[in-house]
Amino acid sequence: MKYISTRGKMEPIGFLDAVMTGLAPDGGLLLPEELPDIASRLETWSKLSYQDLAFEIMSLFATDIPADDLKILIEKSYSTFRSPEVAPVVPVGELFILELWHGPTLAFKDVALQFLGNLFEYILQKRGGELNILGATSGDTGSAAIYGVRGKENINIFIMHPKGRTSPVQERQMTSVLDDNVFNLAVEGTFDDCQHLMKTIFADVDFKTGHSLGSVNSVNWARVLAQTVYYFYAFFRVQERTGAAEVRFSVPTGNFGDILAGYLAVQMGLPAGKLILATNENNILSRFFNTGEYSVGKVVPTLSPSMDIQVASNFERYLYYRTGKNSEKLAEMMSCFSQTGAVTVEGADELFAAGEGNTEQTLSVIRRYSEEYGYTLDPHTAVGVAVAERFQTSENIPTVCLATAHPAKFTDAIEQATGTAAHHPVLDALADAETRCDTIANDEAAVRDYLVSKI
Ligand SMILES: Cc1ncc(COP(=O)(O)O)c(C=O)c1O
Ligand SMILES: N[C@@H](CCOP(=O)(O)O)C(=O)O
Repeated sequence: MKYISTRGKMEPIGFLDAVMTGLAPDGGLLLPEELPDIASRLETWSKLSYQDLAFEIMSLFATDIPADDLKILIEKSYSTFRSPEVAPVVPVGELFILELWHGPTLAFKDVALQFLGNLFEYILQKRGGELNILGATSGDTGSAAIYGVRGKENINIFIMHPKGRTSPVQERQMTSVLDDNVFNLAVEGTFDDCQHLMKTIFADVDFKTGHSLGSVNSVNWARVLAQTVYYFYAFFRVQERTGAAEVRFSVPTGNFGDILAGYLAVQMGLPAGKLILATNENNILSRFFNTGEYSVGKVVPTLSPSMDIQVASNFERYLYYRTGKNSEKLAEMMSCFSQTGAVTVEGADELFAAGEGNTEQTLSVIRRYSEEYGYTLDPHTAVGVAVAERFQTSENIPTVCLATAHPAKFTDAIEQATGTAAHHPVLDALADAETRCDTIANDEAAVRDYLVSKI
């Protein structure tokens, strides 16, 4: 399998090179040249464990990793999860909740970042050299990436988060990791600023290759690939219980990485009749799927801070497919967006339904699920549930809501909704932990200087 850039100005490369490349040198994002059609294999795969299913799917894409090595990487990556199922599916009320938060940092990001951390280590052991990761986070990618690579040889990780805009627990999870190879930067700005700094620095190809920079964000194709697995896994679990021939997925969305994985899974043959895209008040994506206009607004802080994003990185990958894989047209659209802050696409994509779950709705859903079902939703998941409920039909098609984080990461919101704080022993243990973090201006030169001084 070879990988190309959405912007079309890169020679195709193999999987391992794609993982190390992160952002394409032409500024685009990497995608496989072709997506495999796996519809005919679904029945055979339906009873596989999470790890075995991950192996079957990933081996179609990671064709330059020997099968035995890939199996070991997958086993190792999911051995750190607190649920033997990795991603259990739980019926709650009318919905199915896909719990993606059983990994080390209690967020769905662990599913891909435990794997990516091990993959980086594997590649460096094979090829030699070093890696300096530069990442941007609105809260969860940061700690999952840090836990994925902490203490690993020849890897440094620099994570930028928007100062004061993550939940206090998320911040502590990142800054309490004191390993020598971990650097936390609190940027005076929004997540969009952090992501922009990261992409601008990656776009300087000489600087990027000269300092062996790599990406842990969903810029990295391996992130998206690992996230496709749980859509299939959830479909099989729901099919077992209900006999359904198809399901719908509701996905709380910010950077469009998680739902892009679902979109790609559908292109590969996943029987999902609808992808329900849910945003908080930072609703650029739900507006797009309802109006065709992708126009940037001001980031507002919400109860679901990890989705306080306006410029969704992976939207470019989706637009590539929406333009019929027309790199030239896509590049024009991206340039129009970066110059004017808006771009319009004609026609609708019937696969998607989209809506916004605002603060009041988020709190009310958390309260109701707690009272009626004794189940605590984190505020991001609650946004997905609020929007999913709006699109419930009488057709009897089951809906799977992706539960993207453990509620204890956002205990203030839970307390506001239910009157009781949410806890998890792993997070409680961090309460008085020593922390380390440097504050930095929203300034590309300052970030570059910082990197150079630490590498
Ligand atoms: C808890 C949580 N839910 C949902 C999302 C949104 O996912 P994505 O950015 O892939 O759309 C994020 C951030 O990525 C998150 O951390
Ligand atoms: N919500 C994310 C934002 C970064 O998204 P990514 O999927 O591109 O890493 C976060 O928690 O940091």
